Parts: sequence; C-alpha cells; structure tokens
Amino acid sequence: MLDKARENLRLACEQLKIHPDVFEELKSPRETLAVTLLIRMDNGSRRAFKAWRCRYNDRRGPTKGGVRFHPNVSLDEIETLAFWMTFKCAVANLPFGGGKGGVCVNSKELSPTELERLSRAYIEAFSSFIGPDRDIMAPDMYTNGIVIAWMADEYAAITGEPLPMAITGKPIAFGGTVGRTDATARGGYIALRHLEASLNLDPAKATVAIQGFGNVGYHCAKLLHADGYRIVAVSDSRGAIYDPDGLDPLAVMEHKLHNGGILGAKGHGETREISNAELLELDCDVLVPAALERQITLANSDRIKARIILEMANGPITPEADAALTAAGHIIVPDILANSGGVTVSHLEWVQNRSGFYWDNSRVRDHLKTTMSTETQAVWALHNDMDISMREAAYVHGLRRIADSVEARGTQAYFSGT
Ligand SMILES: NC(=O)c1ccc[n+]([C@@H]2O[C@H](COP(=O)([O-])OP(=O)(O)OC[C@H]3O[C@@H](n4cnc5c(N)ncnc54)[C@H](O)[C@@H]3O)[C@@H](O)[C@H]2O)c1
Repeated sequence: MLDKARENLRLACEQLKIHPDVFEELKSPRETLAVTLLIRMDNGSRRAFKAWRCRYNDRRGPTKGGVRFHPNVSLDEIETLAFWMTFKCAVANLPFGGGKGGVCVNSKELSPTELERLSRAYIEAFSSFIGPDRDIMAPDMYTNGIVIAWMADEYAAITGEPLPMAITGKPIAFGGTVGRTDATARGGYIALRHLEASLNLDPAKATVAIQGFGNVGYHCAKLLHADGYRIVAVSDSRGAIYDPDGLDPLAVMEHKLHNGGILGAKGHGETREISNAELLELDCDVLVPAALERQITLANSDRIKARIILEMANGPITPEADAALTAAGHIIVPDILANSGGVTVSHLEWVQNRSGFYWDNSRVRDHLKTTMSTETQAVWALHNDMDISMREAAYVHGLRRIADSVEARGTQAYFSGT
C-alpha cells in the first residue's frame, strides 16, 4: 500500500513541479518503532502481540494519528495510514504531521482485564516515542473511550502529569472536549452543505444512502435528515434497510438500541431489507460510505448510481474504482477532506488541554464550520482550476502546505545557489 501511495506522490510532485527535495523527504516515514507486547493472560499464560507506532512526517508539527487494535494490522498498513494522516492534517491546516499506531490483536477475544493490560502495555512501550509535542495518539478501530482512558491514565502515571495531552479522544471527565462525538460526521455534513449549490443539490429533493450506522453514519444521517435530506437507506454489518419514502435516523437508532441492529426498523413507507451490496448500488443522489475500507472496487464500481459520494470511512473506494467512477462523472468528496472534522476537533482538545481553558459546544462547532468550509472551498477551487478530481485536488492542497514547510528550511536550490 505504501509503495502505491509513494508512486502517486511522486507523480503529483512531478506534475506540480514540487521541489525533488520534498519527495525525497516524504517518500519514507521519519521513524517507526516496532515492539512485541508481552501480556499476562487471565489464565496465567503469557501472550505476545506485535505493535507499531509510526511518525511519518513532522514538518508541520507533532505527528497525530489513531491507534487501532485489529488482527490484520501490519507494518505496511500503519505506515500507509500515517502517510494519509500527514495529508489529512495538512488539508485541515492543523499544526500537525501524520502518525499512526496499532496492535495486531482480535480484542474481542480478550477479557476486559486482558484488554486493560494490553492498552497499558502499549503506552509503556511507546511512552518515550509519543508526547504532546512529539506524537499525539487518538482512538481508531476497536480503541474506544475506555481503552483511551486506560492509555491516558498510564501515560499520566509514567510522566507524572495528571492531564495527558499526548492522547486525544479522552472522555470529557478526563480532559476530553465537547463536540468530539459527532465531529467527524458534522465535518462531512458541513463539507456537503458547503458544496450544495456547486453540486446542484436540493436538500428538499435529494436522497441519501448511508453504509454503516455507527458513530459516523448515524450522526451524518441525523444532521442531513434534520436539514430535509431524505435518508432512503442505512446499513450495519448484518444488512441494510431501504425505504424510498425515507427513514427517521432517530427512530432507527432507537430500534438499534433495543434490538441490537437496524434490521426490522420501519421508515415512513414500505421499508424492506436489502443487502449491503444493494445499498451501495441504489439510485440516490448521495452515497455515504461510513463503515469499512475497500467497499467500492472494480467489481461493483460500474453499478454505482449515486452522483455524489461522500467518503466518511477511510479508503472506502479502491484507487482503480476511484479512477473508473471519476471517469464516469461521479463526484467523490475524498476521505482526507470529508472525514477530517474528527481530527480538527481533536486538535481543539489538545489546544484546550494546553491552555487549561475549556470551550463550549457552540465555539467548537463554529471553529469546525469555519475550518471545513474554508478547506472544502479551497479543494473545490483547485478541482475546477486544475481540472482534476476532488481527491487529486485535496492531495494537491495538502502537498503544497507540506512542501512549503519543507522548503522553508531550504532546498537544494538554496544550498547550491541555483
Ligand atoms: N469515528 C471517527 O471519528 C472517525 C474519524 C475518521 C474516520 N472514521 C472512519 O469512519 C468509519 C466508521 O467509523 P465509526 O467511528 O462510525 O465506526 P463504528 O464502529 O461506530 O461504526 C461502524 C458501522 O459500520 C457497520 N459495519 C461494519 N461492517 C459493515 C459492513 N460490512 N457493511 C455495512 N456496515 C458495516 C457497523 O455495524 C457499524 O454500524 C471507519 O472507516 C472509520 O475509520 C471515523
């Protein structure tokens, strides 16, 4: 994955005539630490887990990125995700570089006490690698609030400082920020609403299908529904529901809380069950993938009908499918822009921890709105001016900022006097 990302970067640097020094720096991660965590299991045995943390590039500030617990985590995945975080933070104009971490584990197989030991062991192993001015961690797949609280608690114990600014996504009672829960969804919602006129979208008529009804999918559905968009389909890991007359996200969530899933929830008309594959292929105005990576590939891209795809998940469209969809005229609002609201509000948590002054929800939301609208506009303008896709435009936007910070320290041109 990293080789592919690197090749795309090389082409972008050449096309934009970015100084070769910039590519030389960005083609490899700055540092990656690999460790083996040895955990005492509840039955008294010892088990080893591979773990990584990568600081890809820190020219724009300390590296920032989540830590995931997943059985498929690998070094290549961590370094590629850290590469993407470098660009996402630059697109959102945050004073951060990109980082990522992970543990190769199926956390569902661990007891709560084993999970706590693993979370604390991760911090112990990486305590001198991370830091509020060095590398700032955050939640990711299967590292929820309690895992982050254990990690923050362990870091506080190691450093002797009660408020661990090296970790964001903390519970509010532990120095977290208001407005983080729906920040990712709200960011994508702001981006879409900002583009409404340009995309010729009328909320009173537009239909939306959302894959995934977790944190991001649910809040996206709620925000768009409140503004008049008709949510015609939502899904979870067990399947999807479709109602051409529309679904009420609050009612679907109520059903999910009582029944453990969305299947069986009723909308305004004749609601029926469909598969997740069918949801992706629905004839609607906006498709919002908000579940997993690699959901749209060359195997199904020619059946995608939605004119606009708002990528709330990370990497839901493969590069090959992305090229096919773009050529076919679909507008894809790319992940590094669409879901950057989460890291934008995480930055505010870090700011509040450092200043000791805590913001209210409206201030957090105002800041998010300004950031998302400004950066969405900048990406949209590049998309039009350079006649490139929104994804390419987002990468160009981020790359220019990163390149500026590399070039500010002097390039070959400066040192050789040419
Ligand atoms: N939460 C954030 O702040 C944040 C930030 C940036 C990116 N993201 C990305 O957004 C996506 C969703 O994150 P989340 O926080 O909402 O996760 P979540 O775990 O809260 O929700 C995921 C949802 O996807 C559903 N799902 C799982 N497998 C599915 C499948 N095969 N088909 C359809 N649905 C399926 C789950 O049932 C669940 O409803 C992820 O790709 C994540 O990386 C999240």
